[in-house]
Order: sequence, then structure tokens, then C-alpha cells
Amino acid sequence: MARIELDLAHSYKPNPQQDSDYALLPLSMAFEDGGAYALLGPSGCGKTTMLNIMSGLLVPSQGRVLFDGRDVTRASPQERNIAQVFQFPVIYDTMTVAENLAFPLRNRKVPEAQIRERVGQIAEMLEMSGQLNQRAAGLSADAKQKISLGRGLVRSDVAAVLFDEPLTVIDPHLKWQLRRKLKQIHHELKLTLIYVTHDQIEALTFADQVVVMTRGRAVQVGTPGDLFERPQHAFVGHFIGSPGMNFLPGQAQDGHVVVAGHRLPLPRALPSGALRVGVRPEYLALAPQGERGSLPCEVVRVQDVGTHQMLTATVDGQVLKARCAPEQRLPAVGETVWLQVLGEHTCFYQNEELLP
Ligand SMILES: Nc1ncnc2c1ncn2[C@@H]1O[C@H](COP(=O)(O)OP(=O)(O)OP(=O)(O)O)[C@@H](O)[C@H]1O
Repeated sequence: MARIELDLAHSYKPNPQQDSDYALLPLSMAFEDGGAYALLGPSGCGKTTMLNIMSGLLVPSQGRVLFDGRDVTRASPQERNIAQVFQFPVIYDTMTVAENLAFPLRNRKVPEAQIRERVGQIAEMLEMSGQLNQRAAGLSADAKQKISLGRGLVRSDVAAVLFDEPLTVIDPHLKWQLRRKLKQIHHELKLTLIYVTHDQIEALTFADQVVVMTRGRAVQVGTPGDLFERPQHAFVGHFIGSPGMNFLPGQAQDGHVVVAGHRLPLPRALPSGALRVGVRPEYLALAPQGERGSLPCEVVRVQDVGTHQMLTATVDGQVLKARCAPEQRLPAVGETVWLQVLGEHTCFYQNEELLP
């Protein structure tokens, strides 16, 4: 296993002039030995580009890649000793499940007894022990992708295992099981795993550290808890959560912030000027009329979704969502509700960055 450091940028264009010419804007970050990471972001944000640079399929247009301090920028995937799992199964149909799992080990001339033991261990982890002697050709797409995952995980001497949206073809129910399984496997095998996905649930259940990306920038690297509680960038607030963070434009001055025409006292000193007030639906509580830090809003919708109720309200044309307990009595559509916009969980953003 290896500590992977990136200090680079990448453009697919020969003469990049502006930010939008870069698939990856200049970044400097490290993936620690034995960590479980997810690269999370919408389509086109640069996840696969970053993964391919780590694996050696792509040479960055500027900067370098280090594995345990060694410069591998121009080294091939084989030289870097990387295992990769792609969206679609990469297996041999004519081989049995056991032969497929053993393949990366036989290639490396691992002794047969060790191969048997490791293949047995991986098959058990992936709940495939009963299928070891079956030919891959007759198996379902799900089972074939499980073999691909197993082949990625079977070698214990790899620098890292890179996964590019590996559960895309998997049936939704099995997907849920496999996400948890991969996390468990990570704890047992202690491999460095880096997992690309655009699905936040997948990233948050799998990874200890999530790299959130947008438009070629890694805007935050943090635990799932960090991303929820302290989004460092407004994009993270918006992208993580279901629904994401509520944002209201405001103007800070003299210890107050003017939001939706109301002057609210700030909980701490903030620089004067335009900012955005961010509060997650989970923390947007109903408040008594006129409560300090709250705003009068008009209820436009109340949805009962079983585990909770989602209240939608508007203030000065801005929409706010509040997640409320299932048994809570909520005002009817058209009524006024006071929502606690400022509180201990409220975040403030200037130029999209979280104010400390
Ligand atoms: N081979 C290529 N040549 C030119 N541009 C490319 C190439 N591969 C990717 N890009 C561009 O680089 C940007 C980042 O793409 P990348 O595939 O890394 O994003 P992604 O986050 O993995 O997206 P997806 O989830 O859709 O795969 C996009 O604007 C994409 O169009």
C-alpha cells in the first residue's frame, strides 16, 4: 500500500487559458495509506480524470504524482502496482469464479496454497463461496461484477484499489448490501481504496474521507460528518443532503445581517458585505413568533414522508425546506410560520467559501 500525493492540474486542451479549459484545476492533496476515500461530484467534474491520473492511465498536463514520496507521474499502472475495478465486469467468461479470482495472483506467481486461501477469503467476503466452481459465463450481471470487485481486492500487495462507479450495473437491493460489504472489507483487508461515484449515499456509506468535486475543483475533503455539519464550500452544502442546505442572500453590517428585509442579530462577528446564510433542513426549526434570529415565512407545502415531515415555506420569494418530526403539528398551507434561520448550526458563506 502507498500514500498517494497529487500536486497537479490537467487540461485535455493543449493551451489552457481559463479555468473552464481545465478538467482538473491546480490541486494539492494526499490519500493516506490504508484509507477509504470517495471522489464524489456531478458528471463532468473531473472524478475519472483524477482516478486515471492516479492509476497511470493518464499523465497530468502539469505537476506530479507521488507514491510514498516516489515520483510515478510517468509510470504505467503495472509499475504503480494498482488494481482497478470499472463500471462493467472485466472477467473471463470461460473460467470459473475461483480461476477468475485467482488470476491476478497467478500472474504474480503467488504460491498455490496462498492463492487458495486468499481466493477462499475473498469469496467468503463477497458471499460467493458456493459459486467458486461455476463458470462465469452462466452467471448474472450482478455476480459477474462481484467477481470483478473480488479480482480488484484479491491482491494484498497493491498500492491501492481504484473503483470507477463499480455498482452502476448492480441491482438496487444488492447495491445497498455491497456498499456496506465494501466498507466491512476495507476494515478487514486494510487496503487503500479510492472509489469514484456521483451518488452521495454510496460515497457517504463507503468512505472515511470524501473528496467533493465540482467543475474541476476538489472543494472539500472531509468525513461524512464534516460535509454535513461544516460544508466548507456552498456547493458541498447544496450537493450533500436530501434536500441540500437552504441558502438565503444577506447583507452583514454592524453585528447584524439583513435577510429577506429583516435585520437579524449575528451570533458572532462577521465581515461586512454580501454573504449567504446556509442552514440545513434538519436544523431549520419552527420558532415562536418574533423569536431572535427567526423569519416569518409562508407555508406552501407540507409532505408526510413517513420518517419525517418536510415543510416548504417561502420568505421574500426564497424557498426554505424544514425537516420536522413525524408527530409535530405543523401550520396549514397559506399560514405564517416562524423559522429559526440563525442558530448554532447556521453557516455563512462569502464568495462560496465558508466564513470561519
Ligand atoms: N479524453 C478526453 N478528451 C477531452 N476532454 C475530456 C476527456 N475526458 C474527459 N474530458 C472532459 O473533462 C471533464 C472532466 O471529465 P471526467 O470524465 O473526469 O468527469 P467525471 O466527473 O468523471 O464525469 P462522469 O461522472 O460523467 O464520468 C469534462 O468536461 C469532460 O468532458
